[in-house]
Amino acid sequence: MTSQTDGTFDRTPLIAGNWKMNMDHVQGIALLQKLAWTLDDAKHDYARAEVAVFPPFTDLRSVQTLVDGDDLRVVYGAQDLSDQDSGAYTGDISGQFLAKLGCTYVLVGHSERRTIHGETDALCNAKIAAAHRHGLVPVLCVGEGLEVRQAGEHVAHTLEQLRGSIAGLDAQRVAELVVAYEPVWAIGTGEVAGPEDAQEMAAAIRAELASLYDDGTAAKTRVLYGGSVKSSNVGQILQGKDVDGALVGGASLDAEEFASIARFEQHLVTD
Ligand SMILES: O=C(CO)COP(=O)(O)O
Repeated sequence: MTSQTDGTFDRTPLIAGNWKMNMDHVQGIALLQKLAWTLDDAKHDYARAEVAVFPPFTDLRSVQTLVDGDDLRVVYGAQDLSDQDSGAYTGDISGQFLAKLGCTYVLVGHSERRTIHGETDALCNAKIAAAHRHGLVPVLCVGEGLEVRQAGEHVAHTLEQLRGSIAGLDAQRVAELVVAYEPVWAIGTGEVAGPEDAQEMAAAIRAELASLYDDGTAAKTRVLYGGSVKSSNVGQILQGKDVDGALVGGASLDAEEFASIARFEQHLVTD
């Protein structure tokens, strides 16, 4: 759902919490339980906004047990996966293991993977293929750094990352793909790209997909915005008609705040 100014959506919004390297499995379970209770108390309608968390790998088995045991509606995914399926890849995690742990989604190419670990578009492309081999839906992260933004090349840069990462994907895969636009300069800094910036890039991503595939395919792909999203700004950000949700870092570590973001409809400013 695209959020639109009348509060209706074409695509089901996705509110995703990336815990990054925070929360051991004991802390993670407490956070998820509190999140689920808070959403239950608010009678959250998951058909109107899907809620997902991305805990560290070491939390996933506990998350699976809690979600299955308590029949939670929150879905979950991993923060990364290997482009390989098995073998001598010390420290890497196969998509096969993630599927076995009940993951729905997997992040691919988060800016922290790209900058700290030097991940390239070609590697992201291989990771997306690995996710698909194991029935996981990739959440492909793209976005520019400050210098690129200041040079006014943010759209070209981000679309190049997009094209490189999805090369060879068929239309059905693109339709189910989630793309998260995260300008690096807005991550963890308190700097938020304006709602117009988020909409500008989401529309550019959708137009690029429409040129590579067709309008019907591009109309299905969900495009999220990430970077210092909070309950106080989510309403404005999701106002953009091509913005279909948020990828939230720091604010997803507080159950009440993240639940409030997931219930973004109460923050929408409708015409
Ligand atoms: O990187 C992010 C989510 O993946 C954004 O992080 P913050 O919300 O902490 O800025």
